[in-house]
Amino acid sequence: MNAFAIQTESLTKRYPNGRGCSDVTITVREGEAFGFLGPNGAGKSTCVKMLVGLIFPTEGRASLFGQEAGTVEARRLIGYLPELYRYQEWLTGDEVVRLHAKLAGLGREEANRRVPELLERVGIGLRSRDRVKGYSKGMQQRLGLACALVADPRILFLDEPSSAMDPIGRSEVRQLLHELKGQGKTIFLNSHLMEDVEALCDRVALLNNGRILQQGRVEDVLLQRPLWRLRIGGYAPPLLDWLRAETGIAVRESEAAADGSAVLEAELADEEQAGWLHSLLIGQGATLYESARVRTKLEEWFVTELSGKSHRGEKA
Ligand SMILES: Nc1ncnc2c1ncn2[C@@H]1O[C@H](COP(=O)(O)OP(=O)(O)OP(=O)(O)O)[C@@H](O)[C@H]1O
Repeated sequence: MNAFAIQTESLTKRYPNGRGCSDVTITVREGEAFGFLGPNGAGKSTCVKMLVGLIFPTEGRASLFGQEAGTVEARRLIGYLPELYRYQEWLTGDEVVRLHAKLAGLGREEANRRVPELLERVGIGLRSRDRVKGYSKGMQQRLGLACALVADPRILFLDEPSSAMDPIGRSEVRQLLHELKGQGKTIFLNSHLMEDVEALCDRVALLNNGRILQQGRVEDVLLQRPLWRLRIGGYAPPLLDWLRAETGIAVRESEAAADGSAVLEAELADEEQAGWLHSLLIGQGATLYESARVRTKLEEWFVTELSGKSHRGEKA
């Protein structure tokens, strides 16, 4: 089957209050980790709920490996950790995961093997016989991860999977997600933790006011700013004035040391222009130690893309 793991076409949900999301078109390939980003109220959870079949689109369509989202066939392919999880307080952690195993159609033998293994893997093995009532929020989120993974799904939808966890828990979840990706799982991740998204995801989409503002490969997004950093020797400030006058390129001194070494930052259109700048510098007697395009942080990209734009999180 060469269908995309996830495919949506103009996916739209309009709640009676007029909010929701509009015209969301994305594709996610099998084995990819896709970061679905946006400020509070952007429409991320609404889209995920349509993909997992909890709510239905007003317009547009979504499919998982070619199966229409919401159908039994599509649901069989997925594991889902919702943003607002709540498990039966009167059951033990072990019983909750077994219940999910049963609902997913796992046999007793398979559940006997898989459930304890998973509870251990998400870090609540020692507390698995305790009732959920006594679990902290972080432990309940770990339990939710075990439930999402119990049927060994091909696609994982994770809505803020470590939002309730302490830094140790977050790092454990990060490691778990990397392992799952290594096993070929497709991961659809809603998260406000940009560092985690940057480390895990192949591609991202940025949603605002229910619409996709931008999407693309993380690498491309991080290299969007046309900024280059050059470390050179044999530098003196008049060189900068000469460069500006000669080329019209916006270039500035970022660091300069008494030994004549310096770091310059230049806004360049492309690699060709970088090559030209290198040769000019060398022609002026400078030594070029290093030159590289500046990689933005995903968080910086997120903030820059949304700056000056209104978003629903600003309103009550
Ligand atoms: N059941 C609902 N009925 C009416 N409006 C809703 C409903 N669920 C969400 N909304 C509204 O739809 C918009 C999108 O909400 P959604 O929960 O999808 O955003 P989100 O991007 O997941 O936000 P967050 O990052 O805060 O979780 C918001 O304006 C929200 O208030």
